[in-house]
Amino acid sequence: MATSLLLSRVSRATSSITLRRVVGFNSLNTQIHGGSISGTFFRERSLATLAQGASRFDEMVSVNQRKYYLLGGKGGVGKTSCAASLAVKFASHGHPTIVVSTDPAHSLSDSFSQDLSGGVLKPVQGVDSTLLALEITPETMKDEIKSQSGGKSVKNMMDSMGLGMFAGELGDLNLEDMLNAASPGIDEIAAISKVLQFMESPEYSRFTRIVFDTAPTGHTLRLLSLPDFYDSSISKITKLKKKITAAASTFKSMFGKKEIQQQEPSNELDQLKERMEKVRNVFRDVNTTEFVIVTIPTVMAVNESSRLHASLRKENVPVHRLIVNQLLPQSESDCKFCSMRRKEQTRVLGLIQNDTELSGLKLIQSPLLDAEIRGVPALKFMGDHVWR
Ligand SMILES: Nc1ncnc2c1ncn2[C@@H]1O[C@H](COP(=O)(O)OP(=O)(O)OP(=O)(O)O)[C@@H](O)[C@H]1O
Repeated sequence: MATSLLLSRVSRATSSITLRRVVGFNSLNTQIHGGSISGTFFRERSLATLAQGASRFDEMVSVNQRKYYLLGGKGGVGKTSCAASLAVKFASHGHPTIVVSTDPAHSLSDSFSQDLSGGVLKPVQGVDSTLLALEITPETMKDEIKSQSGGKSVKNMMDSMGLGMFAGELGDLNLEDMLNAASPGIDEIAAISKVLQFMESPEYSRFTRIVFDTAPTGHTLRLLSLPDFYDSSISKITKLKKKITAAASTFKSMFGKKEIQQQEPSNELDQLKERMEKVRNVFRDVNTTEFVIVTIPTVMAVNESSRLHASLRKENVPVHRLIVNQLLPQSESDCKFCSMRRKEQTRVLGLIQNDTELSGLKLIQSPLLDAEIRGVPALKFMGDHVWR
């Protein structure tokens, strides 16, 4: 306890100085302040123990058809920085690109250092090619639903879906009240409805890369399993509706009334089911989607990444790449703190190489830079070292 306290005090006192000295090399600061960059630095000084990990960006960029990239992992590991830098890189390689944040605690605006809030697509300034950004907000989606529903009540909506028989149970519940209630999963529903728009609306068809900056692990797994949940719920409703119709028919024929025609499930339900299947399938298709796991070299982050990969594998979501972000670069004049951190990182990299979930993934090394990654130049700088 005393040792760790001391260590944390020492590290706090020295980290800002020594990290800057060891990690600095004037790299990102130099880039931002207009100086020249030693382009060979990261390649030459990457951790000796790591297999040279290029992302094979050539493979990621070569396909002309639309591809979805989801970047996810534990909170704070660098998901937004990696997603934003990937989007900038795709755009500058000629792919009209959209970068979308599905994290309720958005940080795209901070990452690009410009206002991308408001729940609508906004062009990213400072990029020569087409790059739009969107921070999804449930509020905007609620407004969209309200305007589309034209003020219908829940009863009217259920009637139009062929579910009027249940509507009585719901009384005169108002759609607005329901949408205004803090419903669990509303962020994920907003994200899915946006994905559907990107897939179906002609105005988005020219975008060939869609990059998702996802929320920390739990949220994202919920997002990926939600279409399945809806799919099975719709099936249950359809079955229930058939059963009720059959029971009512038997009941009526017992009393000599004309038999009720077995109704087919309503069109709206079928359509909803189809659309959910579409989202579900696109996230599981190796030709259209890739989930890139982002982690940092700590045991806790790696353990979470391993569990995330297991869940994604179970869901059949394609994963090929793992970014290990914030790696301390090698240095000749190492202080004690840095050399201890580096030893620890090397040990954790060994854990990744021996982890049954993670060892098969393409490992991408991303160095700890000497400044916060904010703004397009910084994202380009990061992208040139991560996505190569
Ligand atoms: N390789 C790096 N070198 C230096 N700073 C970094 C690096 N990667 C990320 N950062 C910084 O770490 C902070 C967190 O990064 P980022 O917002 O990308 O993480 P996140 O995983 O998206 O976080 P959250 O889960 O909170 O959304 C930011 O200040 C970012 O600039």
